[in-house]
Amino acid sequence: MEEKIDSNTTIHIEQHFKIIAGPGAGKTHWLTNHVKNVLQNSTRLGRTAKIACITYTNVASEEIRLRLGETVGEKVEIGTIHNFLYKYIVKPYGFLLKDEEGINLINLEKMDGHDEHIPNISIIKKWIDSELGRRRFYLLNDDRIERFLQCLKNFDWILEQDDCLNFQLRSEYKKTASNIRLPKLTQKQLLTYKKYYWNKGQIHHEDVLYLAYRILKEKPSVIKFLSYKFPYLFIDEFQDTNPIQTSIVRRLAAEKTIVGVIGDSTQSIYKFQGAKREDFEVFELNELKEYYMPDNRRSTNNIVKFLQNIRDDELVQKAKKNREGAKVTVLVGDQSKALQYVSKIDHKACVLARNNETVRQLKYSSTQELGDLWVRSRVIDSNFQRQMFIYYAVFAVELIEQKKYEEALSLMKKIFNYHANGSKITQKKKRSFAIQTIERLYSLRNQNYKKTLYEYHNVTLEEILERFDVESPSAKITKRGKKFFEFANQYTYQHMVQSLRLQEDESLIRTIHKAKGCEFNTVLVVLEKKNLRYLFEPKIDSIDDDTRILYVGFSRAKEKLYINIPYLADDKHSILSECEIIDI
Ligand SMILES: Nc1ncnc2c1ncn2[C@@H]1O[C@H](COP(=O)(O)OP(=O)(O)OP(=O)(O)O)[C@@H](O)[C@H]1O
Repeated sequence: MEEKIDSNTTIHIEQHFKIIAGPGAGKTHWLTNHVKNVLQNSTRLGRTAKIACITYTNVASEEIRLRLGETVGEKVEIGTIHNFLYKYIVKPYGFLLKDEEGINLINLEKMDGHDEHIPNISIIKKWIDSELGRRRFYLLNDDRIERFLQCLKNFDWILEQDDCLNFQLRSEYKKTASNIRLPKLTQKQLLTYKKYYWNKGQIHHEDVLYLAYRILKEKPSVIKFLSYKFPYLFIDEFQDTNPIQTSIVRRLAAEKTIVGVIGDSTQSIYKFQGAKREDFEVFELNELKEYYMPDNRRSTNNIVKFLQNIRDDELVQKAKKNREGAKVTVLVGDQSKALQYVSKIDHKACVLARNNETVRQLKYSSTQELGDLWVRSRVIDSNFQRQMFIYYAVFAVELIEQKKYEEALSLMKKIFNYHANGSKITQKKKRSFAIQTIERLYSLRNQNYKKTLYEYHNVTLEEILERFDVESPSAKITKRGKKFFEFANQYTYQHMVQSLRLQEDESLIRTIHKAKGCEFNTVLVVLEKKNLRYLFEPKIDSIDDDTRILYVGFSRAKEKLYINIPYLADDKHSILSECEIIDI
């Protein structure tokens, strides 16, 4: 039987728990208090033991770190599951994984963090040549290459019934695969593709779960060390857990770790990445205690009532603020007009849409072509090192602007590998070179804005590197690579920054997925025609995430919620009966 609590309730700290609570219930608030409670009262946090506090995004980690304040110290590890598994399993125990010939699966000397999967054209060429046969080079034709790269990036690791991990192409890319006549790739071929990267010490984001899982499966004693190190493991947003993560969590709970999971299955929106909300719904552990939080502390009565009409399960939310607030407003008409309408009312309004494409249109209708500039530059320029070099240099400086110093340094460090005499650069030196480079580039930021990429790369970066005794990590851009030469002269540093911003998640116009866990006074949710049926006939428990995605979007609003729809048919008024409807 679930016990009712609110976001200030303290619970017993030595028992597994599961908390079910709707949007704005105060889950994050509660989790922060619970961590403080454990820090104060636990007798199991000796000198080296810590609390692991896992969130879904880096933004959420920052939020919790901020809320915990000074108390965090050395005793709490806050981060995403990928960061946690990388730091405590893959990095220290990666040496245990061997290939069929007994050679290390990962090049540990070169391994330095985990990154987004950016397909490397020269690796792909080698891989196609050896695994698929030369005649498959048609996949690299100009008009296919981008779609081919998209497919490669969208293979996920899936945990099968027999406890094996296999690759699976995300369902929304199946059509793309068939359009480019992607040959059926075997598990072995895909694994070989990954090994090329691992050999260079490059670990992709999605590989972290795979590698951690394999380490634990092949060397079960590692779980004992981990459990000893982390007597407490708390995971927020557990409705978007995936089976690999769930399995690792269960193993820890079977040792000495007290596990607490928090979530709301009506906010599960990551099925496309392999999330399984049923894992949260049926999650059970020995003597696990279940709780629920019925309040919504975020939104006004009108918004909570509107949300409740979409959510038809047994959790009935009550608005804790108990303030009527403005009616939910439906703006019928053009997207850009809706944007203008809401911006006039609140210039800090957050604008949310389901698809990247709509976000892109809303953001930069005039500079839309910039959105995929980075992808295009990678396709045109086969020199991967150079691509990464430019990318890291631009990105690191932008991160400094956002005060994300450590992230900036870790990117910049990647460009320093060898001294001019061929010897490896030590970690300490890398850090020192990276700091000096960032300082210099940051001071030149305004000047660099108008420079073409050609000038930025060949002159500015070279000049900076000359100050150190290092091997230049990147070949100069020359006329020989005609296409990239033209590209680098056409686009400026500023274009690349704008393109980066489009990918950024902190702007006020973003996808609903990127707003998870956040809240704003005013929210405008822009619905495309194809989303309308999930508004008019919501199916919160469907296997597909569509209704839940809209629900997450709507529930980010504290004070005012606007919904933009392109048109409104006469027979579709029922769910909107309490809303104000305005033709714009
Ligand atoms: N006990 C409390 N006292 C004051 N404010 C609170 C309390 N609990 C929560 N809040 C406030 O209510 C709002 C929602 O809380 P929080 O972000 O923790 O909710 P959540 O359950 O994590 O939401 P979601 O699942 O929608 O992301 C926040 O503004 C938070 O500061």
